[in-house]
Order: sequence, then C-alpha cells, then structure tokens
Amino acid sequence: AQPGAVQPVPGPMRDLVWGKLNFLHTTDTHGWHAGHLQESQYSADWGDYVSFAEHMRKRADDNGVDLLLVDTGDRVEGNGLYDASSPKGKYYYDIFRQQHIDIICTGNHELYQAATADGEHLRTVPNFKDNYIASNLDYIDPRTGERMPMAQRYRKFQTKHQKLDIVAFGFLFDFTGNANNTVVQPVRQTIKETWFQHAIREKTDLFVVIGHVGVRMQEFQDIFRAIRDQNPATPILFFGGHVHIRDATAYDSRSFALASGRYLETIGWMSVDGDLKSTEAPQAKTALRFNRRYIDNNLLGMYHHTGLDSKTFPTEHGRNVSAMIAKARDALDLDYAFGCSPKTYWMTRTPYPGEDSIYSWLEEEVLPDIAVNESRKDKPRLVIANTGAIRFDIFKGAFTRDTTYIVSPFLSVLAYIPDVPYAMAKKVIRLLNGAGQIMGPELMDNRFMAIPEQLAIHESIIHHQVPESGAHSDAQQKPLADGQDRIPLTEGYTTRDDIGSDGDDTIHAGINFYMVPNCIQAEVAFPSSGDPPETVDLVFLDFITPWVLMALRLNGGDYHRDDVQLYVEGTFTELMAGWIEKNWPRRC
Ligand SMILES: O=c1ccn([C@@H]2O[C@H](COP(=O)(O)O)[C@@H](O)[C@H]2O)c(=O)[nH]1
Repeated sequence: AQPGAVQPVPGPMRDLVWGKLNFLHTTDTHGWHAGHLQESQYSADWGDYVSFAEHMRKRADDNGVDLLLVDTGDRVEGNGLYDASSPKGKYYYDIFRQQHIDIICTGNHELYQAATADGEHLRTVPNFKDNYIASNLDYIDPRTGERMPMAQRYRKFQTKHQKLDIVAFGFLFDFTGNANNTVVQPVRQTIKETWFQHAIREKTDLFVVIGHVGVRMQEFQDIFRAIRDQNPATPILFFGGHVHIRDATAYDSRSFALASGRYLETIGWMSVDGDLKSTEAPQAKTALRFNRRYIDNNLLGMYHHTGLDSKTFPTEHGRNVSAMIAKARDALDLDYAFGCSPKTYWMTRTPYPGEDSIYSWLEEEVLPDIAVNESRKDKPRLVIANTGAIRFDIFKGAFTRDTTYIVSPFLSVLAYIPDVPYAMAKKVIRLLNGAGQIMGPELMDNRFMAIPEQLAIHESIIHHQVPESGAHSDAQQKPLADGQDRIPLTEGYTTRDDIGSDGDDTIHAGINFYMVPNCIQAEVAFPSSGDPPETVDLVFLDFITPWVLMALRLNGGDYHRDDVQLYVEGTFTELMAGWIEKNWPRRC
C-alpha cells in the first residue's frame, strides 16, 4: 500500500474456491493504481496486486492448475496518477505494465480523446504484445491515415499445466463517443465477419470472451449466441466491465460471466472445474463447476487468500511497483491541498436533493458561482450538468490535486446557446431526465449522461437493517482470526448476483444506493420576483451537447452545433478546483 494509506480493518471472510482453470480479473481501474488511500477496504495498490498474483501463480504451479489474469479496459481517466501529468499518463503506462496480464482489451475511456487512443496504441498494446486483443476496434495512423486493427482480433493459446486450448476474444461495447482516430465496429456486424466465423470453428477446449461490456448487455448475448450455435457443449467464459458493478450470471449451464466492479476496489476471481479438456469427455455434457468471488482490494484480504502475512507477502517486484507509484505521486504533488472539505458529500449514499448530496452542493453552490461569463453575467441562465461528469464522493478533509481528478477527470467545458426562449429552455431538463432515449440521427440513450452504475441499477437500494456483527448463519463464513467469531462488520459491498449473495470475499454491512437524475440544473441571475425572463442563456457541459440540441429540437427550437459557443474559459475540473480554493479553508 502507499505511504499514508489507511490500514485495512479485519472482517469475516469467505475463501476462494480453486478449480483446474482460475482467473483474476480487474476492470475499470480508471487510474486508481495507487489504491484508495482514504478507504481501508480498498487501500492496496497495483504493487500489492503484483505480489498477490505472484503468490497465486506459485500456488497454481504447485497444484498443477492454471491461473490467468484478465483486464477489461477503462484503465485511464479518473485519478491524479493518470490525469494530473502532462501529458496525461506520463507515469501510468510503466506502472500498469508491471503486472503480467494474459488477456487484455480496450475500454471506451481509452478512446474519448485522440491522444489517449494514440497512447493506447503506441504504449499499452506493445507492452502486452501477444496478449492484447481488439476484436472490434481499429486504429487510424495519424501520419498515413491507414486504418488497422488496434491489436490482433483474437488469440489462441494453451494453458501451462492443464494444457487447455483456449480461443480468446476482446470486445468493446457499441461505443460511439470515440475520437476520430479509432473505429469501433458494432458487435452484431463483427460476429458476421469471416475471421470471427473462422475463429469460432477452431478446435478448442474453451472460449474466453473478455470485453468492456456489461455482462447483461446485448453485445455479450449476441457473442454468446454466435459461439454457442457452433459449439453446443464447449465452455464459454465471459469477463465484462463498463457498468462499474460487481455482477455474475450464466447464459446457460456451460457458460459463466463475471464483472469485477470499478476503481481497483475489486479483484474478481473466477474458477472452473470439471472435464475441461474436450478429449476428456468428447461431446458429453458432464457438469462443470463455476465459482466467483469479489475480492476487496486490501492487504488483509490478500494475506488471507495467500496464507501469508505482512512479512512474507510483499515480493521484490511488488515492492518496487509500490515504490514507483509513490515516486510518481510525489512528482505529481498529488497530496497538494486546494482546500479542506467541511463535510463528506456523497454521490449515491444519500438522497438527492439533500444536504449531503454532492449534486445539491454543485447545483446550489458551485454552478451558480463558476458559470459566469463577464460580458453576460446579468443575463438569466439555466446551467445544466450531467451527473455522470462526477465520478466519486468528496470526503471530509483535504481536497487535494488527486481528489480533483478523482471527482472530475474529464476535459469538459461549459458551453452555451445564447438567448433561448425561456419557455423552450425550461423544458430541456425534463427531457434529459426522462427515461429511455431521445430520438436522434442515432439513438441517444439518456442513461449515458448519468453514472454508469445506473445502467444496471434501476431503483434505490436501501438497507433498512444494518447488521451489527459478523455472526450469522452463512455456511461459507470464516472468521479472520482464530477465536474471533463476532467481528464487527465494516461497510462495503453486499453483492446480490444471479448466483446468490455469497460472492463478496468480505462480509459487509450494506451501503445505501439512491438513484440520481441524469442531469441537474441551477437557475442563475433570475429576477427575484415578477415575470420570468423572456429569454435565457442555456449553459451546459459540452459532453451533453447532442442531447441538449435534440431536446431543444423536440421543443421546436431549430438549434445546431454552430449555435453552441464556449461560455467560460477553462475546464469544468479547473473551475471546480478554483471554487474550492476560493471557498473552503486552505487547511483542515
Ligand atoms: O467526457 C465525459 C466522458 C464521460 N462522461 C460520463 O462517463 C460515463 C461513462 O463512464 P464509464 O466509466 O465509461 O462507464 C458516460 O456515460 C458519462 O456519464 C462524462 O460525463 N464526460
């Protein structure tokens, strides 16, 4: 863990179940490779994961079984370690590559900015040469304009001990927000291509499909159907991401799909046991046993799963990686405090609107103050921000350079359309917050403006009874230390997936999740009494421009991209950090 990271707290644990073939899975790490310095449950860093994987590989070797590591993208954007450097990712590439990953693919965050996609192609793809797969993604060389696959389309290999033949794919969901130096081909088109049709006819023991795709999204269902139609009995394993939740499901009795959360809070575990070699049971459908575990990313858990302790656990390589991270954090001055947050502001742990809601804070305090264009400052305006622009809670205490990017990593700016009839402008927020999609040249799902979790979670989850102790009747529960049969539960994930509610490796007290709207809105410089203004400036984060234009059009406003102008200089992130510097005490 990083210097200054909080110590993990023991909790009742569930063990890992090993099989002939085992996997560790990370996804949507978004630059959190230093771990969560302020949260004990997730305070291990990428170096600790390197040590963990080394011990787990040794155990696999000792027992003659196989262990593979998977990463399903969105490694960037969302933490100072990636975002605070110039250019972005100056330290990240060398840190990330220290983990040996057997199958790796791209997420949408590697593609929003052309420079990020360049970095992916020039650094991460070669760093993971034979293991990087891009089944439906092309890269366009900026010098020649040549379009080429981002990486190999699929990978065929054999495992070390069990000698299992594997055909692996690496997909991205049907993402359309990429910069123009990449091309994402829709999955339903890709699976018709000759190379894919050939690959699913390869003789193999298993198919492994990794993807930056939610495990319940149509893209995975389509891939599953295409493979299964050709291979009635072959096991198919899916590793997904994007939605930022812990999740597992099975598409049929010989398939299994795992999603492993977000922000290096979770290391996913999947194991498969049974007759895996196709020659062991040709054509026979002998039962397979799948297991999954969501490992909280902290040292106590890693000690528990490896049977080691603080002295025996860190490997030389792991220690070196932790040191690399500490050096990078220092060089980036990530602990520099812009101000001291007077309290904790939550994204979804408290209701919106509410006094502890980060969105109410933005709406009531920040947006009115930062959305000011000197030459139009007296003009009434509606200021709209999408809730997905905010990526994490703000904890009471120091608000640092790191926190800035953790909360708001994007390069979005405040844009506006001047002098929109108020009667039309005031209807926009209702359309943006409507369920479903606004019809446009392409279907624009309104949920893409909100936080990714709400792609999977459709109603608030409120834990009315928070258990006080770990003593309950779960057969798999194991006390962490001898004689400790009543360990107080820490707050954390209490995952319920299609397999059951025993997936989390640590038994936690539940955390509430309150749904948030797609967008929030502040009314600024409105007359305090009398008639509403005839016209207003409609100010919004430029990320939601397509939705705003479509909402205006649906209300009879013939507005186009040319009508959208920059409202204030500076990114939203810079404006928010500036607000904090001005309004919160410097020191805690
Ligand atoms: O510039 C941006 C880019 C993204 N967003 C928000 O993020 C989600 C996508 O997040 P994932 O981590 O890929 O799931 C997107 O739907 C937006 O809500 C943004 O606000 N600005």
